[in-house]
Amino acid sequence: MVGCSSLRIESNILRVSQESNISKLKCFLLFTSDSSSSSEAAFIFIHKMAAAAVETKRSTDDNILRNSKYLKGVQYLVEKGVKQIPDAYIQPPHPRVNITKFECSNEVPVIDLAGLRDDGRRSEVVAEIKNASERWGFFQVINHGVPVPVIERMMDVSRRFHELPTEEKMMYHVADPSEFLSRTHRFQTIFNAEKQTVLEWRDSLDQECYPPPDDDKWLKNPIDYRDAAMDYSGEVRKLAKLLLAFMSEGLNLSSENLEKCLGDEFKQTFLINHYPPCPNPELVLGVNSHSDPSALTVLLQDEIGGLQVFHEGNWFDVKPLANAFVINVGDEVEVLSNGIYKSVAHRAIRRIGDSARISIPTFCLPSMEAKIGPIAELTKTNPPLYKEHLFSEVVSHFRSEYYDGKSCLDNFKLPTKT
Ligand SMILES: O=C(O)CCC(=O)C(=O)O
Ligand SMILES: [Fe+2]
Repeated sequence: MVGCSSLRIESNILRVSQESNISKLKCFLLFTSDSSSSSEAAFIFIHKMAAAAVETKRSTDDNILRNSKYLKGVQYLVEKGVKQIPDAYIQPPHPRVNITKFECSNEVPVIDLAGLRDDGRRSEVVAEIKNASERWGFFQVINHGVPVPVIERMMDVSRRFHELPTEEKMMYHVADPSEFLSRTHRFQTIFNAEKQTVLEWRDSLDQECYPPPDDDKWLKNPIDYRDAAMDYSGEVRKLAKLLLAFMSEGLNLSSENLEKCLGDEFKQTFLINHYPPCPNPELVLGVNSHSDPSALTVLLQDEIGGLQVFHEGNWFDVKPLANAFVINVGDEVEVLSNGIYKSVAHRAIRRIGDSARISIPTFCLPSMEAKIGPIAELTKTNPPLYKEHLFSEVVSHFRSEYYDGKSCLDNFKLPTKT
């Protein structure tokens, strides 16, 4: 029976791909993927054929991508009433979400920061953070001290920014990557138009917030954006400092050690990611698998969900918890800790029926001239795993490549003796 059904599928696929009609192939693919009777072999075969056909189409579409008819972003497509996503957004089968597999889980550690004045509680929290940073590279914090009204106001201005007319958001769009660093904020719809072969189903606002830009260098609309973002960033900074201190203590270092390694005063930027509803969520990724090139990331997400973390060979959902922050170890803390704390791959998916989602990751970054390498105390018993580098080198790698699945950290790994 299996052979029979795969033969039937094969001849249909060939017919459809001969016609070179990708839309029909996609519909067929969707239909067959949902069918519980399709064998796994046939399923893989279909995916391979579909990928090959989409790949061929894509290479002819390359110029379209470069000329970027998609520059206005995905919210624009949604407002235009797109019924089926353009091929440029279709992920090849391998990183796509397997809708037949249940990926939900509560297991990403949740750490309660309440009662820290009590010494016993502090050492408990340090141990929990150390454990989560070693095993998962991710955890959530609750009772973190950031006032709820500050969080709510930030979410509110963020939504209102992405609801602005496309023409207005496009005023903040910067096409030339060499200009990125000189801008305090940018509307971003394609991460890397040169290197990226598949687009992500998200629009973002990229905002520098520490050192704080001059008053005239902020968005004027929403009118309360600057105040909300400044308050929010100040609170997140306090939390990030506390977490860096705990992470430092978890490595048996002084509380200030990790933060000091980031330079005089660590830099801070945030993204306001907006993932509109998607007509074919199973074919896209909101954000491709990546690790953050930051020291530490502090992320706020709304109630929709979609963030997933790669852990022990599987993707796990980071379940939205009201007013919690999701914390992840960035690449540079992995280097400083000589690989004890892990900077882990994560991605954002979309699910059927999802409404628009907002996430706001704040990236705590070393200063450009900070020299980042394994901390000396941590290389006494284990040899250094990474070479020392300037943070500016990380920035140029990250900007010039597109790291889907691979890590920017690979550039700095030292060969290990076997
Ligand atoms: O939206 C999310 O939950 C993840 C976003 C993310 O990982 C990023 O922007 O670096
Ligand atoms: Fe990330």
